[in-house]
Amino acid sequence: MSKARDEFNLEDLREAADYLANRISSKPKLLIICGTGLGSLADLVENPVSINYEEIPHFPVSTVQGHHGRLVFGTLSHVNVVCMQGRFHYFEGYSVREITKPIRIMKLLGVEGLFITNSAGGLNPQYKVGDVMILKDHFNFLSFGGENPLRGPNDDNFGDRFIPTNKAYNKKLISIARDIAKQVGLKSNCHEGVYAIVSGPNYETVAESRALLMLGVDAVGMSTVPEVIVAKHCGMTVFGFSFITNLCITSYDTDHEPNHGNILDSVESRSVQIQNFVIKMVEASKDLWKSDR
Ligand SMILES: O=P(O)(O)O[C@@H]1C[C@H](O)[C@@H](CO)O1
Ligand code: HPA
Repeated sequence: MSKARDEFNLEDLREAADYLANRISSKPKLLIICGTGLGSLADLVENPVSINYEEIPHFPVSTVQGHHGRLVFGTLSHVNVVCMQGRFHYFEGYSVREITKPIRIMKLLGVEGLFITNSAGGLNPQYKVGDVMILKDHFNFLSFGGENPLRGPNDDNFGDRFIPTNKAYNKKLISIARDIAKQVGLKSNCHEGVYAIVSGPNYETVAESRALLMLGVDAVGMSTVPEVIVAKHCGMTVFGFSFITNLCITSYDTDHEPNHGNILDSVESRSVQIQNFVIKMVEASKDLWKSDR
């Protein structure tokens, strides 16, 4: 009988990590997950080695338009990095455990830091399409329904059973990002806020958007939080940002409806600034990723 996709064990993860280790010359320290439309971040990688997800044992495959489905290993600002060009979402049918499998594989490969990006709908009335929101916190609506990637027997090889998440997003990196946003011309378009994950794939109703806003959510999307939880579980340092691709609809008096095509177009308009932002973030934080801890 074939295994369910989220039935995997440490040996499977090691097999994937060993496969990758044999295909690359230097192991990465920093994992960059490219959100929808942000895959061009991987074009920045120098001396790239690309490996399609299909080639990697036990690795899931991406099914969403705007997500390529490959790892790109190489250097950025002299730091050994790996970009995930394409991530996995709950709405694709993956469990949160399966979504976060790559994080554990990367941990076994020696990764210590995670830069995570996504596209999201803006709720905070001050946000505009094309803005960037640095994540200072998140709201895990999936885990309110019991869907947490750490559910089940704890794997002590990665981390403790009970972990704090009130400091999930590294404060030093947030402070660096504030300055870098100014340097790359994003000052008036850069915010710090709370990201919430919902399951998708439908965009929110008016009532849902209004409720999220009342709960203190600044931007809403369909990803990121499971990966961040598992990254924290296995001791990684995390920095994240959202690209605001659309504004959530909080009024019944509009004909406007969000759609995935517009979302991809809006990312395109800022791709150079976002690329500069990421390059400078890696450069400014490189001492964190150079050690052999
Ligand atoms: O991978 P991210 O979170 O950037 O993707 C979001 C969720 C959906 O794939 C898509 C919705 O338009 O953007
Ligand atoms: O408005 C949105 N809602 C949920 N997820 C999203 N991802 C991009 N935009 C949105």
